[in-house]
Amino acid sequence: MITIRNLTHVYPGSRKTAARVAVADLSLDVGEGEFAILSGPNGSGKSTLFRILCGLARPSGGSVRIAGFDLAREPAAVRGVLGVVFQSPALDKHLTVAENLAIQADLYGIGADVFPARRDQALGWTDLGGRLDSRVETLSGGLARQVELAKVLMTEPRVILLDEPTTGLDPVSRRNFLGALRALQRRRGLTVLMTSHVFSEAEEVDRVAILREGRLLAYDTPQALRAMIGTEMVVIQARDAVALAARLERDLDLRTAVVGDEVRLAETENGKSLPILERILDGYRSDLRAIAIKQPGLDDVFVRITGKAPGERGTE
Ligand SMILES: Nc1ncnc2c1ncn2[C@@H]1O[C@H](COP(=O)(O)OP(=O)(O)OP(=O)(O)O)[C@@H](O)[C@H]1O
Repeated sequence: MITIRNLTHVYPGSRKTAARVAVADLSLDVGEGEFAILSGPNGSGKSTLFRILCGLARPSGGSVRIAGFDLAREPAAVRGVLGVVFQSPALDKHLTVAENLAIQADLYGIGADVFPARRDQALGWTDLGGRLDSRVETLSGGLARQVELAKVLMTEPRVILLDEPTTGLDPVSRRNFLGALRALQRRRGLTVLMTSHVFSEAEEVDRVAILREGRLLAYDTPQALRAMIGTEMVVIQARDAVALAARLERDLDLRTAVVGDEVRLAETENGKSLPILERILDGYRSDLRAIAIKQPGLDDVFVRITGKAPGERGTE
């Protein structure tokens, strides 16, 4: 549904600055009805790629097809199937939810005869019931994001691009927004590509792209990405994590790290953690609150692949 081939974007330099390659020979496919996330350290090219996909920047080379239409040659056809949710709010906060949606209907030539049905469909998945006449400025951040997405849905797009849509939301609103978006995307068979630097968000999607310095370093399902590092670790919740870590290092010659009230042991190969867990249970049971073997999360994969923590600046 989204087909990117050998895409390159170079920001020209000036007398004082060198030219900068923001996207380098990048190819990527998002299949119809798939939900993909684009991640990477700061400066890895996510925003540049996003701007190209929504038609705001012309790439230096390569091609993009969306729903079969060529972005450079058939931009109007692409606009007809594409919905974009930008990071900065695109709502008039002094107007009500209903008024914002009515403006969108006007802009897109949605006639008065179909408007109520379109509006109800666009709002059906949201928690905005009863808030149609509320001014947007009186809504929580999470609800305002829902209006933003409802506005885009009014045009019945087949493909939706979202630029870090959960920025500024608290963890609960973040989870609610993404849960609702995921359910909506599945129900309506939408194709979604979203930028994000929050790895808990990537755990639930179909595919995760990891960029660094404009290059695509990995693009796969969350499960396959985790399997790439193929390791596991023992994580212990302890009454006194620091003391327990010291004893485990001294008695059992284990490498440990203390994170809050957790002792995390160094990663081992798959299957090697169980005997370690059994030894700790045998010798230290009274010191433990809980003990488990965990697969590293996507944030661990990201650090391994890019050498950066999520949100950290790449080399520029
Ligand atoms: N207008 C511009 N002129 C020159 N260089 C730019 C411009 N915009 C971005 N760049 C450079 O292009 C590279 C990619 O930047 P981009 O903003 O696309 O990355 P990003 O992954 O979106 O970063 P962030 O997460 O910080 O938004 C960086 O090296 C950046 O400095």
